[in-house]
Amino acid sequence: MTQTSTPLDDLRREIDQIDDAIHDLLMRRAAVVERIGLAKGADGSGAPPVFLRPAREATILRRLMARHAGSFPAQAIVRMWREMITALTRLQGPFAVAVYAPEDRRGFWDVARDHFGSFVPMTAVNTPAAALRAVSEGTATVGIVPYPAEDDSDPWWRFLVSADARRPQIVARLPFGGRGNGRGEDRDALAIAMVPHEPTGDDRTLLSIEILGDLSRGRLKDMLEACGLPPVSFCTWHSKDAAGPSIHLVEIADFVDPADPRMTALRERSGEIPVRVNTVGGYAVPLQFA
Ligand SMILES: C=C(O[C@@H]1C=C(C(=O)O)C=C[C@H]1O)C(=O)O
Repeated sequence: MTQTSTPLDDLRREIDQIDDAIHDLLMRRAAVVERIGLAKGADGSGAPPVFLRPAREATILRRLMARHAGSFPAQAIVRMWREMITALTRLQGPFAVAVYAPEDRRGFWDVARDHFGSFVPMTAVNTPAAALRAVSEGTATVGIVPYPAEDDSDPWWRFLVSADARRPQIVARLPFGGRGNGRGEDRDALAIAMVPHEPTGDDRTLLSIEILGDLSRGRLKDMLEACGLPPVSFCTWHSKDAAGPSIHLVEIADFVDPADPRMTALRERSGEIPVRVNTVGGYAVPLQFA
């Protein structure tokens, strides 16, 4: 007896062919990423290669979202790519994540898992400082900490204030592709890593401005604007020692490199006030979904 093929069988056969094509392309992509990993390892600098490139990752997803059409949910595409990108970054070298997720506040765990995938080695730590320490000491590639809050009297970000080029920096803001069904915390998180802040065309930069003496936020804002550094938010930490410094963490609505002439202008303009200014990284502005 010959079996007739139904329309359902035909459609499923088509799905099998599509799956094979997708799978072939994924395997091909993995092989190319391995070659990229080798190229990074052979940059001749002698320094241990850093494989993660958050700016490139953001650019890939923005480009795909711009060409996306049809009924496939765009946010699901982002999730799939996020799983793939970290899986392939791990082909290039060790990769681990330390997440600020104490027992009673697990929310950032889901945010980190959505971004770095379900199979990346991930450890929960009880303080943001422990996440930063894990990155500085090399036990984690990425640390996940809360997006800075104004009312934090002991902010983690003051530990990033340093002019040392080999220091952890802010490299991404999470969630990048929307919050989905993640539990808890509706606050955003920042990712910290030993990777330079690179431009994507739509970026924010965080500057640390260390001040000895008096400078009102209003005056600081005027100074920043006059130097072409539009501030979008401020957090301030005052040292307990009255004679100690105050540090402002200022978010700028642009990509700013440590060598940016606007940084020099800011240092010059702040002339009479003893001020130390550094970039502490930044991030590609996350995707917006209607
Ligand atoms: C492949 C690279 O390495 C990593 C993996 C990426 C990917 O899978 O596309 C993108 C950026 C990097 O985090 C790269 O730097 O291009």
